[in-house]
Amino acid sequence: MNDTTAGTPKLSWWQRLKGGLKRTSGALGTAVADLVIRRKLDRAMLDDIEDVLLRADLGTEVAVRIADAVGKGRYDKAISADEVKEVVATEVEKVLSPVAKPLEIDASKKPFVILVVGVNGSGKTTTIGKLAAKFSAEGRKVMLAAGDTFRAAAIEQLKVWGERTGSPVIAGAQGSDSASLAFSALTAAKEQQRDVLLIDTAGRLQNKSELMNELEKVVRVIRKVDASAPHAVLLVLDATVGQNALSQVEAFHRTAGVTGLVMTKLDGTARGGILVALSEKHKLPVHFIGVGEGVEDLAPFTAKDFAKAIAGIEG
Ligand SMILES: Nc1nc2c(ncn2[C@@H]2O[C@H](COP(=O)(O)OP(=O)(O)OP(=O)(O)O)[C@@H](O)[C@H]2O)c(=O)[nH]1
Repeated sequence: MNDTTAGTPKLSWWQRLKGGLKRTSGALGTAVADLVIRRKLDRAMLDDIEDVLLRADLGTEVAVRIADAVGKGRYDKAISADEVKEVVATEVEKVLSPVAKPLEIDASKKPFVILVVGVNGSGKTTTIGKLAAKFSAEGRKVMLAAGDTFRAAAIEQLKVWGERTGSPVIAGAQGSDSASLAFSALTAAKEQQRDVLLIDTAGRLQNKSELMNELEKVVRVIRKVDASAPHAVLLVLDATVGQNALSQVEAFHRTAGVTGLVMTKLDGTARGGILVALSEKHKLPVHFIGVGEGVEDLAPFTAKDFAKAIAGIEG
């Protein structure tokens, strides 16, 4: 997929995902290789494997389960690092398979309203741009709402994405009320028979409770126009934040009723193990992963690929 852009050779999304998760898979691989050298498998080794998995952010439940699965039938036998990696990939895939779900656009909703939430800098605006490009390519008429009225640059950035993807952008001045902007955007999207309305939101206000109050207000106001909206609430998470992602999910889920996740920056120095801990705990659907800043750098989330990348298995 997308191996070239304007003639420049480009890494495939799989290569970038694998590269991004190298910090996790590399640390895991080295630690496991060190552990299994010239030793037979015993409880102490399983405890060490568990520690390695915990350091990779996979979460206690999953780490314990993987260590148990490694131990099954292998006590007092020599074990190879590759065997351990295979078990890691299998167990991680089991956690991720139930949450790897495509984002379904219900065409009977016109527009299908997608509210995009997440902390400052997580990649909301970029993800909206990528989604707008994807939906437009599928033949859907998209509209964007620049609901992050807190940051002037966010409004400008969304306008650029609008131009790039041929999607009209509803925007107000910096500091204007984002709930009334969402109201105007949904009204306009209905009038203009758009298929999808993507609403950007602020990731930072003066403080967290203000941010959450504003989000609640946006949802309330949207419902005045369409009681069934928003039809999807996507939480965008930056893969480099590690454990912090857990509290972000809790806060946004409580406030905005998150329906699905997008994890960005998996091409960087990602700490992708956290997605496994999140999936185990919250079981929220994961729709897409971001593997770069470009318009094409949004890939559907697939459990098997992600599990292999975490475990450091070639694919
Ligand atoms: N490497 C990489 N960078 C990304 C990805 N997604 C977004 N970014 C970059 O992350 C930075 C922040 O992205 P934005 O889309 O502005 O984030 P935001 O959540 O809208 O931030 P605010 O508008 O400040 O709330 C930008 O420099 C993006 O280009 C990704 O998947 N990979």
